[in-house]
Amino acid sequence: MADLLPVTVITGFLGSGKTTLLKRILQGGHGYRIAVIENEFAAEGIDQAVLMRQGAERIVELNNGCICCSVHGDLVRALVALAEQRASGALAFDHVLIETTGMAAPGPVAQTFFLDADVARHYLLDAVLTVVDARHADAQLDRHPEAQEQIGFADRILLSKTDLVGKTELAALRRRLAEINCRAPILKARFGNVPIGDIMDIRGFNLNAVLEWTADAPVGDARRHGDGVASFVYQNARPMNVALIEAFLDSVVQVFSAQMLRYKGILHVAGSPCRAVFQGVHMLMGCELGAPWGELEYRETRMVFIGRDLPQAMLRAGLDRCVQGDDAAVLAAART
Ligand SMILES: Nc1nc2c(ncn2[C@@H]2O[C@H](COP(=O)(O)OP(=O)(O)OP(=O)(O)O)[C@@H](O)[C@H]2O)c(=O)[nH]1
Repeated sequence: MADLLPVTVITGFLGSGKTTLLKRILQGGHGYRIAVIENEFAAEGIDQAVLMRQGAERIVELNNGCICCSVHGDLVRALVALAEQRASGALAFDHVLIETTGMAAPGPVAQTFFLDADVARHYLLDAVLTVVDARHADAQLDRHPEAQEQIGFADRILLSKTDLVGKTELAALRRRLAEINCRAPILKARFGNVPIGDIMDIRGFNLNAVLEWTADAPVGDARRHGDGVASFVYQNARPMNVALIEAFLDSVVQVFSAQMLRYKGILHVAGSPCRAVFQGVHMLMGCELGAPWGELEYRETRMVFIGRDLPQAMLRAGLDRCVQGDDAAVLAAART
């Protein structure tokens, strides 16, 4: 585990400022040695020489399609080849940045790090960073489900072009983004300018990552601007039965996994001195023991669900039935 190489995925709609952010990170002076995988639709690609001059250890371009679909195999091969070159001493890097196309769905890219054994042997998905064009995001979100999913998937939302909008417009956009994804901090990134510590080594997919949501977020309510992708928080102070939760969520993902972008939780498990922590990406779910509760700490289960047209009422009702002592009810619910 300690030897796994962290990978940061930079996503965001067309023209949002992904390459600008990438260049800014490469210029860094932060000590990271970075290999870059660039995915462009067309063969025009980016200026490799410029990025190399700016400090990239290696640039791999995947230009014949989108890594979430048509060139997914190329992504796997590129990652494995980079790891081999590093192992042989031909390359020296300690972090990989992947820039997706503006239309990419981050889900399949993220799943690669859990599902592909060759990739999982070498790499750890650190975080998905989603760049959002503050000037054009509203229109993009209205028209493009891809833009909503990119935000739903984010561990950090980075606002570019804040110099082009007023305070009121920016505040409204922040609220909309927080409704789509109440878990990801929203940071300003004018021309890619964001503190490196806020975006690298976040461990957003780590089971033990701190569970937090933004202050703007409507906790427990997925009010919408008509966005299909939204998030909600589930909280319950009664001790839960973890086996029932697993059985319930297993049954839910059988039907809704395509809609469930990311979900994450800390569970207050009956009789356990420790938190249980779990998270999922579409159909992939993991759960393990977390840190012990403090003696006087308030114990409660908190879960965040982010997805498209989530069956919120059903999820809430099902989870309510997973409290300790309600086995028969929830197993019946899981079967229906
Ligand atoms: N005013 C302003 N312009 C920005 C900012 N960030 C990026 N831009 C500009 O936005 C344009 C698009 O930026 P890119 O970094 O190429 O965007 P991208 O997401 O990589 O674009 P695609 O790969 O085509 O999807 C460029 O002209 C940038 O200079 C910002 O914070 N403010």
